[in-house]
Amino acid sequence: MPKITVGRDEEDKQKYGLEGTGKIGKHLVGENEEAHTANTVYFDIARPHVMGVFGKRGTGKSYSLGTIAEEIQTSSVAQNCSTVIIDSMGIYWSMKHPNDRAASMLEGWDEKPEAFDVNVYIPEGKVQSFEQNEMPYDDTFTVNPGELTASEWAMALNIDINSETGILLDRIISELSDRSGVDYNLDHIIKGTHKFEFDEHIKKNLENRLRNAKDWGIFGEESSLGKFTERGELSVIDVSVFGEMSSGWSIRSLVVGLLAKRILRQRMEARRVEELEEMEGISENEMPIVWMMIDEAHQFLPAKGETPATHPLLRWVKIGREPGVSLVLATQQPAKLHPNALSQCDIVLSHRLTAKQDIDALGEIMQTYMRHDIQHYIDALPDRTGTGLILDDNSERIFPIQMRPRKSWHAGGTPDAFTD
Ligand SMILES: Nc1ncnc2c1ncn2[C@@H]1O[C@H](COP(=O)(O)OP(=O)(O)OP(=O)(O)O)[C@@H](O)[C@H]1O
Repeated sequence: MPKITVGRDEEDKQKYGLEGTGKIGKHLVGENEEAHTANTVYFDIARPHVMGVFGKRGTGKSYSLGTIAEEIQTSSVAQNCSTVIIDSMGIYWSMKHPNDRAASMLEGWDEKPEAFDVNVYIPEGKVQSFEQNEMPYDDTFTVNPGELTASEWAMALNIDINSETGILLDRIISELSDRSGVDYNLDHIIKGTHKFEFDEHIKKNLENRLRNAKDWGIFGEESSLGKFTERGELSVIDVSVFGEMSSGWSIRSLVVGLLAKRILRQRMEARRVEELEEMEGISENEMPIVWMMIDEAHQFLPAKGETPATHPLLRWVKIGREPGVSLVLATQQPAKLHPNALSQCDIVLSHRLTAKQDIDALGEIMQTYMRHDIQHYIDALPDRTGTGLILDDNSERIFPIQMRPRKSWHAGGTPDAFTD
């Protein structure tokens, strides 16, 4: 049977065949309940991509993110990749367990339930909360306050950078970074509020906000974000603990923004060395290609407004190909995702969507080569869990597919009120 590989150009298909690909699902042939599974659909893992994973509530986005991560981990290029999942719901720790309940389903795919070697990281200051609630984790992370710009602080603290409070903040950060580079902590910033001539209530306002930021539990003397880019590793950054806080999404965005900046910088430096080595005939990855997967992506990279993750993620989207970073953005509402990210997706996996603005947003991505209205493709999908459409910019084709079942346990399942 001819192989379907999305996200890979003809040259790589000829040269590498299925090496460095993952099995994402099976092609669905026929419409609605008549549809049956045919050829396996593979996706390219070896090159950088921007991938969109869409679908309304409960259609399988988080499940599919897990499947994609599993495929990266088991691919022939796994040792040259590093995967980071930003886990806003606290559900990916369960990948450590095999998906025994899907054993018979997996048999039909020549697969078996499998546990994955996942490292779950939580904010250092939230250890107590995780332990009290018996939530599993492996290690902690911190970020260095000195790596944040004044405007990132302003976004995270919900301050208008042009307001009096914003101006005070800007002065403090400029003074500290002129004096100490990135080597200063949150207490230094708090002390700085008293160093400048501003109204007392402005100073107090900023001081209170900064003191609240201490409770976020993410700041340390040094950033430990570098440890997420180890070869062959699957890291889960559990930021679910900020769920109840009013500034929860700003804090998560701050972590993602800093991480995205750091990884891009590291990869750009590594790429320079790799290029020099390539010139000398040495072909070795200095640092793995990084795949970052983000659920609820519209919260980090919204169509309207800005978060501390907006610029760093847009840089990944715009220039990530050259240094070698891949982004997987999952959202219920593609219309709410930043249009620059949406238009740069070269692979889209879309489960069922119903809201008109979301269907229109999807339709706009690859409208040039669609034979039918996107609605037609969605309507033709069988009403089964795990079905969706793959839009492939490389081959300029659309494939209805059935996603493959998870090998590892999915903790995000829909609960029910039945007693059996
Ligand atoms: N390919 C699949 N095969 C079998 N079951 C699946 C598949 N995809 C999803 N499911 C099941 O469908 C349910 C919903 O999936 P999931 O939690 O991924 O939805 P979601 O789109 O992320 O939802 P939300 O937007 O509410 O977070 C889960 O119970 C999951 O086990």
